[in-house]
Amino acid sequence: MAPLQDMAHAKINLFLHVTGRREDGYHLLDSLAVFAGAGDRVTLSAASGDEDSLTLHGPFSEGLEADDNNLVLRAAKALRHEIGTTGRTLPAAALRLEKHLPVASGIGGGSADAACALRLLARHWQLPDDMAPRAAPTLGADVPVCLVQKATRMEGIGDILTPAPALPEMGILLVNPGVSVSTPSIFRRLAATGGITPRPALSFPETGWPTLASLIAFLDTTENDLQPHAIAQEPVIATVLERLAALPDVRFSRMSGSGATCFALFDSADKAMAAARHLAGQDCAHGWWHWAGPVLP
Ligand SMILES: C[C@](O)(CO)[C@H](O)COP(=O)(O)OP(=O)(O)OC[C@H]1O[C@@H](n2ccc(N)nc2=O)[C@H](O)[C@@H]1O
Ligand SMILES: Nc1ncnc2c1ncn2[C@@H]1O[C@H](COP(=O)(O)OP(=O)(O)OP(=O)(O)O)[C@@H](O)[C@H]1O
Repeated sequence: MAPLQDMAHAKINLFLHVTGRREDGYHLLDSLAVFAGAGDRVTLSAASGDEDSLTLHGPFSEGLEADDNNLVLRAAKALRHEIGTTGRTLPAAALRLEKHLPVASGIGGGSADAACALRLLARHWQLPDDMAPRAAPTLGADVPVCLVQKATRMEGIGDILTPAPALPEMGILLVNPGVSVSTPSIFRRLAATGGITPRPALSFPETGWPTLASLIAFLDTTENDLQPHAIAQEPVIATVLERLAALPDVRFSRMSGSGATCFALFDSADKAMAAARHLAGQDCAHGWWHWAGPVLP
């Protein structure tokens, strides 16, 4: 069998409202998630042994372990478990993860890897369509949306997904200042300050956003509720946001997820790439990770 390959794309929360808190401590969200061309790459080859295995490669593989805690191997285990008794007898998979996205950075890298592994394993084992979506939420709140990997409204704790209305063509620049941020610590900070901002329910336009201006007018009515808490923990995020807002042709900027990656929107991928070159020439951006290109359709 020829190896199977797929991309685990970066997830960006264009806005993120925390609307409530469940008894188990998980927060209820309302968010518009989109995916950028940036991503990790996962490859699956048939293996002869009886254990699934993982090797790590790429610029952000250092600091990650290829052990049972890695979300790629956890995805394989969760999928076998979901399948039931026959899950244990399915042929072993040799998985290869090429890590290009910074770890613990608010763009769902680990979740995207897990979702990508689920998609590949479902193909490898020729599973029915419902099997990977059943395993996804057991691996993390962001894994279901990363399985879909298309612009989506996320509600519930990230488990209620609705396809987003049509989005305009746009370019995106992602910038991470090289600090990792733990998602639980940011939710804990939010909870400690009382957390929930009361707001009227948000309605998305049924016909979508025909232009970037109309999408930005909508985003201007929203926030990322985790952003102030992430800045309080890592003040450099505020510096990133200041730099993004000052870039040529920038139309909108904000932090994604629980941080520290921030994004800026542009009329086109070319303008995003030109702004990335401009930013890379600044002293403050030394050591910052960035990626610029298209938002996936
Ligand atoms: C912030 C987001 O990235 C927005 O898309 C996600 O909500 C986080 O998704 P994730 O990293 O896959 O999160 P998980 O690994 O499931 O959860 C990590 C921790 O974050 C907190 N958490 C996560 C999701 C959620 N809806 N409410 C929470 O309170 C919980 O303390 C949880 O223990
Ligand atoms: N394949 C993986 N890639 C990245 N992190 C992984 C992976 N497997 C396990 N982890 C662990 O998961 C944690 C979260 O990493 P991840 O990169 O998904 O965070 P994130 O970008 O903040 O995600 P989110 O936007 O979903 O909150 C890290 O602390 C890391 O040690």
